Amino acid sequence: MSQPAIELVGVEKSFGPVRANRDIHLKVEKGTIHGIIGENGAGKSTLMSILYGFYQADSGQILVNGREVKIRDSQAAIGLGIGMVHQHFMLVEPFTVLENVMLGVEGGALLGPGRRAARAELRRLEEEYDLRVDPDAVVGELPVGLQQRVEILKALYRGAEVLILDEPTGVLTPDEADHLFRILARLRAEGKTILLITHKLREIMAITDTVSVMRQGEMVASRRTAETGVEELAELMVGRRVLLRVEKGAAAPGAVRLAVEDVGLVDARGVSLLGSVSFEVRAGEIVGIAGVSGNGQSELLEVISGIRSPTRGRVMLAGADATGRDPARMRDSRLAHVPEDRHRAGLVTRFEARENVMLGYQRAPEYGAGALIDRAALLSITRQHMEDFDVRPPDPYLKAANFSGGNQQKIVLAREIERDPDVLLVGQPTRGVDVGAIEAIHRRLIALRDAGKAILLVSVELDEIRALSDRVLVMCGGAIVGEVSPDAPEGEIGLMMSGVAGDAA
Ligand SMILES: Nc1ncnc2c1ncn2[C@@H]1O[C@H](COP(=O)(O)OP(=O)(O)OP(=O)(O)O)[C@@H](O)[C@H]1O
Repeated sequence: MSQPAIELVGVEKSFGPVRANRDIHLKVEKGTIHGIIGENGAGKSTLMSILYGFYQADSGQILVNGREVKIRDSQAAIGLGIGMVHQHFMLVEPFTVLENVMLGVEGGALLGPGRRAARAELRRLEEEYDLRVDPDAVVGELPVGLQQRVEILKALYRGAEVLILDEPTGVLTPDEADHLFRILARLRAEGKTILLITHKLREIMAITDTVSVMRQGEMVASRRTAETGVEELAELMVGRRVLLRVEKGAAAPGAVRLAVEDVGLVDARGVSLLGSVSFEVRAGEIVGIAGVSGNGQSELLEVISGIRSPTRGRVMLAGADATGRDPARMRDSRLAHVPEDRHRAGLVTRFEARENVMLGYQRAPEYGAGALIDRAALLSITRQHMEDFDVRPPDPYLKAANFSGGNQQKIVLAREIERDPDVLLVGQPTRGVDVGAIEAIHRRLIALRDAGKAILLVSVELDEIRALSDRVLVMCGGAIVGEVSPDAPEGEIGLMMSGVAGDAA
């Protein structure tokens, strides 16, 4: 057998007291797709950052094609043929695709003969790997699926033989994700090696050849994908059996807590984002909104939570008209909101965990309600949240940015859920969250339902919608196109989501 594309021997990395990577041994064979899975905070991103030269290992060896190397920065990684597609893209939005691909290569001269040569090379790569994008399109105007393709092209343009993808499907629609997998299969067929970090075990089963499992900084197992299954992988990740679908009893809906009446939203350019949306959520039920992202779900959450005012219609809370109240007043009316995008709307990443726990609730009586914050109270509440939601590490002073993605999500969820709201809006509650934490979050949402809360759930994960909801509303093109039972076949709901079928357009 040829040398592994990448081999790690005894790699260690600590951040202060946190041992993010402990004595890691890993072999990645050439021309394979190798999955890396593990709980939130297990150390996956840290390990990949070491490979990409973003962090330096404290000790251990890295071998590329059998030769020991030092990867001091990302230029060195690129020089060794290692490319990375980041979770949050590193593209220059006002620039075109071609300019982004050329940027930083050979002095970055964007004009002249170099540009013509680059255009020809870009075209060749697009054709070879079926990665089609208009080279003259402005990157900021492309949908995320295409922006991701630009990131991949950029890595290939730099000669990447090994591509690292960190949770690449988190931001993609199911169609875009399928397309990405076809691209990855094509790259493998052409001899490239791919390292894929994902929380979605279904993706691991569908696309990888080998999968390695990390737990608490260690590499605990490697399996040939064909010889394992989701149950075993989930157990290896978490160290215990995991319920991939939490049991829930029948709902006992009570009074209407949230009513959305004929809500419409037209943006400044006159584009209709929501058209005549009406539904109710009762105490003690979870109503799920299924839909391909970008079909009005985000705008609907923004209107109900008070971030945007509707152009038409009313939002009623417990029978009272709450239309147009700002988010602070909505919170005072016992409505809580877990926003879809924790980076943009849920957290201030440069603030510490404890400051984030208070975000939006600074005026709450438990923090002193006056000009001075009761720091001791804030600290003990933060510690409580961290314990209840198993936030790791349970350090109230750590900046939000330094928690792993899943742990950031737990901090936002804890803040909103522990306020004991009557109505809870939850957007993508388990995006980037590991299977063990998904189980915990799902149990918590069901317990809240059973305690009489009215819950509106928006998720692009159809599995999640079906597992949690008592009723499912399907959104397409800014409208509710039908209501189905959560037990309806996936294909039927999928067709409605794509606008092909539906009963009440
Ligand atoms: N720059 C940093 N400073 C301090 N601690 C850090 C830093 N980066 C990562 N950590 C810590 O190192 C550990 C491993 O984090 P890492 O991001 O590698 O986990 P992960 O497996 O990628 O998690 P997730 O699946 O949630 O993205 C975590 O405890 C995290 O809080």
